[in-house]
Amino acid sequence: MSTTPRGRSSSRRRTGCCKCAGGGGGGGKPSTPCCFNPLRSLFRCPGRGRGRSRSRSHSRNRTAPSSVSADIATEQQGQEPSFFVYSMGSAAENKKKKHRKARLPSIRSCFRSKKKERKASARRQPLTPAPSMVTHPPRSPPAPENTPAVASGVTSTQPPSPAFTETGNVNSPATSDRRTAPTGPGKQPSTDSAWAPFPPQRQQPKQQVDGLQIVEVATGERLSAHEAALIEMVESSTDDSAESSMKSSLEFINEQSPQTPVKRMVADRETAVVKAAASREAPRRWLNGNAGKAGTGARFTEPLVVAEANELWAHDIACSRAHAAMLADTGLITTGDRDIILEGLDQIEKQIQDGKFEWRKDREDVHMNIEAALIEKVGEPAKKLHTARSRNDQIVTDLRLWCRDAIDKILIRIKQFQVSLVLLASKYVDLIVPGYTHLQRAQPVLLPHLLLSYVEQLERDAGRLIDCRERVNFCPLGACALAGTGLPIDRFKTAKDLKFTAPMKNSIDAVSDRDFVLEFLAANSIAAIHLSRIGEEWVLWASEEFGFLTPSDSVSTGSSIMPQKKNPDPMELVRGKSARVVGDLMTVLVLCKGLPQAYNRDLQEDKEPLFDSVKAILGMLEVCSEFAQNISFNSKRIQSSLPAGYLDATTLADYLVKKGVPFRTSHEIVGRCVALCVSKNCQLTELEMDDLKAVHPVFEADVYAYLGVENAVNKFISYGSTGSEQVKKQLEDWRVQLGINP
Ligand SMILES: N/C(=N\CCC[C@H](N)C(=O)O)N[C@@H](CC(=O)O)C(=O)O
Repeated sequence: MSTTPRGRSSSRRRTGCCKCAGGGGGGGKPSTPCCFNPLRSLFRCPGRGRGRSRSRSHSRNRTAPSSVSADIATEQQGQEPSFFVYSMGSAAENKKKKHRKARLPSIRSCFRSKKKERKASARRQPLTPAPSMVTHPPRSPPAPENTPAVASGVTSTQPPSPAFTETGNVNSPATSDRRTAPTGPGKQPSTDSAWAPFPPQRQQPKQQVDGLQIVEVATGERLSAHEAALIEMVESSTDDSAESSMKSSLEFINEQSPQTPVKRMVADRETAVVKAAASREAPRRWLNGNAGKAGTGARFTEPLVVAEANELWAHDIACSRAHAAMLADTGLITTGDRDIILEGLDQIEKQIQDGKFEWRKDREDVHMNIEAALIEKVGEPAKKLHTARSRNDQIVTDLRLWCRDAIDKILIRIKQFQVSLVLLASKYVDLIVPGYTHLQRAQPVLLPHLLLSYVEQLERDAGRLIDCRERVNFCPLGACALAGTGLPIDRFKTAKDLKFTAPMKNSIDAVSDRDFVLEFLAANSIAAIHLSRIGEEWVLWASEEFGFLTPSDSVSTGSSIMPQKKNPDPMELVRGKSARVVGDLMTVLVLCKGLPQAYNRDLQEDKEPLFDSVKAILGMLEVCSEFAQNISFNSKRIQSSLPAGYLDATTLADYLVKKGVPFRTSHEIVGRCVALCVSKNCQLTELEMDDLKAVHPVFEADVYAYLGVENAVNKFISYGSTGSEQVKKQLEDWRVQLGINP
């Protein structure tokens, strides 16, 4: 079976069906494509092609003798086959395949087949560059007709591009590099001012418009120049499988919805050709300003500018102040310019505080907004502020400052909750409650002991945040874009002024990593899980079945339909909010996992989960404190429930150990005592001495000092146990530690 360069079988090409898992068309029958969107089916259907080539390579691997015998052995033994064996063919099939030599294709053979393909394609048609890639390669300066007028640095809607001077001339080395054709083996020197990744060869306007039209129509979206270029390139490729799959996707769409504009536009091809050709302007939906102008809606960043600015402006201004001061100290700007900048920053700060600052979406982010506003306010000196600075080091410095503050806020809330718990525990010093394991009654514990267990957990949560804060507190400012600067800046001064421990040592690391965000979110997640567990326990205890605690009306809600109900909503919400805190951590983990070193725009996405996590955890802690201050434990109900479950059985076993009985034996003896109680329907403490002696002669009259939950609790003496002496001591220690006055 021959494979196309994209790894799909030629038979697949003939049918033109998507055979991925989502397609549901097994057995070689034409099926519903899994990818409704032809753009996706063209480029990256998660199931198609890849799945096929995987199963191909699997079947090869699985023909390895050891795997085959494993399969057969499993079948013979009639056991559940392992996951590994499941993906293999039947035993009979495998027997047949056994004769084939199992091996992966060698590197050389890969090259050989590539060579064959190249020969074949040379006979047919050379790979033709997409026209839009020729005229407008990705990352190249836009075509003149699409180039927005370059405004002065003051009013530019984007960071001043290094490609243009204020007079609009192109002078950036990076730009001229891009415009210089790559030279060297196999590379053609460019004669054109716009460098193209492939030398222009032959354009195929008709075919190109077909593909674009199909995709645009099918997705209902206008394609960006880059997407269009990719499609055009595929179209011009000799790999006809791409074309056939696109056509089959189109057929599918036409079959499915004959009344949709898709069909009409496909029929009305000539009109569509004109429309598609006229709509080449890239909407740049990811930029607020340009998206706004194009009228397509700011798809990615619209909500962020203001949200991000609301959180980060104070830190951004603090960084700018420190940076300006350092620039003056090192002689990079004059003290006069510094003072003008600082004055301008004061005014902006006031404006923001008064709610009079306009956050402009077309200025992309908080840094550009503040800098552009500063330039508008104070003019030329403000243009010097970005000396030896980049948004890459700015944003991460802002974020580190933000995290530092956020950690401090969370630490305060943790302490508040701890205080609430200790005060609650102090109200019920002697209240014994059933202790549970597996949610089954286990041993009696003092309620303060249980409440202090939450306090301990919270203390570790705080400790994790404090540890994290230590690592957060290093200053990236001055790392610039990634490489530092050739200007004589003083990073130690800015670090000190911003109360960081020290500047970060490696400029690439400084702008690259968000491990401090991850660590922070991980610490938050653990805290959130703790709070969620408390939430679960209190919700359970508030139920009729337990009836151990009653929340006051102020922290309960009613039901819209059941008049009698009193719901412990706040703690349910705490339990629920923990999901988003953990989700926020997952988001940033996955966000970071594929990033090459230094700044990547993906990192803009770290803010929403970071802010969300902090907002959630602060809210959860606040709600927990409030709930703790507004609940009462139902002592009578709890006490009346204590006889159930033989909570003193383990204490009785300890009594026997004290009498010299090995623990395993005492365990068995107490088991027989409990069985006796069950048969007599009584408590251990209600057994007569004769009953006990009948079970084992070792029992003496002093046994009754161990029976009953009060006695049992008092017998606990180990460090950290639920014994009242221990608990009272711990409670006192916590009161001192948290500064709670007697
Ligand atoms: N675009 C950019 N950084 C944006 C960082 C701020 C962004 N709003 C964020 O939140 O991450 N990096 C440019 C440099 C710059 O604009 O300063 C680059 O490395 O090419």
